[in-house]
Amino acid sequence: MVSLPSTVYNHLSHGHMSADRRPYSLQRFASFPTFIHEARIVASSWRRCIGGPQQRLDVHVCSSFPPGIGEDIICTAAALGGAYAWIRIFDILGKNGVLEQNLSRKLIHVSTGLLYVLIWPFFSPAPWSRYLALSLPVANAIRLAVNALGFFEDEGFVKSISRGGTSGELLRGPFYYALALTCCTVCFWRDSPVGMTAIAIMCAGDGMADIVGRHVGSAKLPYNACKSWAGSTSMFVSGCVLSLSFLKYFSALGFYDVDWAHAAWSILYISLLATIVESLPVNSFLDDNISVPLVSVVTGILLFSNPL
Ligand SMILES: Nc1ccn([C@@H]2O[C@H](COP(=O)(O)OP(=O)(O)OP(=O)(O)O)[C@@H](O)[C@H]2O)c(=O)n1
Ligand SMILES: C/C(=C\CO)CCC[C@H](C)CCC[C@H](C)CCCC(C)C
Repeated sequence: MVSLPSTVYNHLSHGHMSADRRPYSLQRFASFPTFIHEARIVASSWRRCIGGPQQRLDVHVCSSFPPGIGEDIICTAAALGGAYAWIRIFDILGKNGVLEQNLSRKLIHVSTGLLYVLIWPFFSPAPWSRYLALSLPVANAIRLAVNALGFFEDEGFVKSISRGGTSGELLRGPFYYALALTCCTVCFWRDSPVGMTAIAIMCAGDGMADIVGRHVGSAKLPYNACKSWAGSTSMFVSGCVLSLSFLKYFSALGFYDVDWAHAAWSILYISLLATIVESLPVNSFLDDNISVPLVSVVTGILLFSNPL
């Protein structure tokens, strides 16, 4: 786990919240917006349905201990099922001709990482929750490998994820994508903005560059005829917007405090650098799903832990 001296943000350890007398599991939800509050209530009632008798939930809510591993396992299982269903929806849309294959692949690229980070707050504060959460990208990496190596072939899955419809491709871009999510979860989880910023730029930034660039990217970059001003501009803007939204989401939930002026400048720099790296003509030997998160993490570590 990478621990950073923090000036741009302060990680709120649970010890800092001791003035709050509410149950431990609810303290970090001190001032979050109504929609998140409602999501939490929905999640609680859902857990109540699946997790057994009402009494079991009451024990967790009234206890001053972190919620049990059972709740985290249910959360993980629901997310694994959700991830499977999400990709299946794109498969069905592709089969029915509603979505063109490349657009479907890029929408999966944008949405799965985004949804993955959005569900992090549903995991408990227990130390094991990060490892249960990372079972999502790991399970999907295994699914990619199993398909790519020919042990099992899920044609719909291969078609919705790959560029040209061949299973061998799964071990490149999509596999690196799952690997990047895994590394950001292990190293940063929700305790620091570094990992989630890298995920935001890889998912929204790189994904939108392709979607916008392919449709309106006629003006090409002077040093790379495959990339366009429109693609790179949308990568920069969507990377900034999603990173700031993640920071707002996690700070509203009390995971850390943010100095917004520093954070905004840091995100502008990180997003700009990642956009420049993505635009370089190095695609043939360096995949964007490696270079973009890597440069975002390195810059994030430097900027989020030092005043600008
Ligand atoms: N800055 C960018 C990035 C991408 N594109 C557009 O998106 C297409 C795909 O770009 P990219 O994702 O880099 O290509 P691949 O590496 O082939 O695809 P992927 O990484 O998704 O496998 C480019 O041909 C281009 O039309 C663009 O205009 N400007
Ligand atoms: C097409 C992709 C990359 C190419 O640039 C994206 C591949 C996506 C992975 C196979 C699936 C990743 C799933 C997430 C780890 C979990 C999402 C959970 C959420 C609840 C939907």
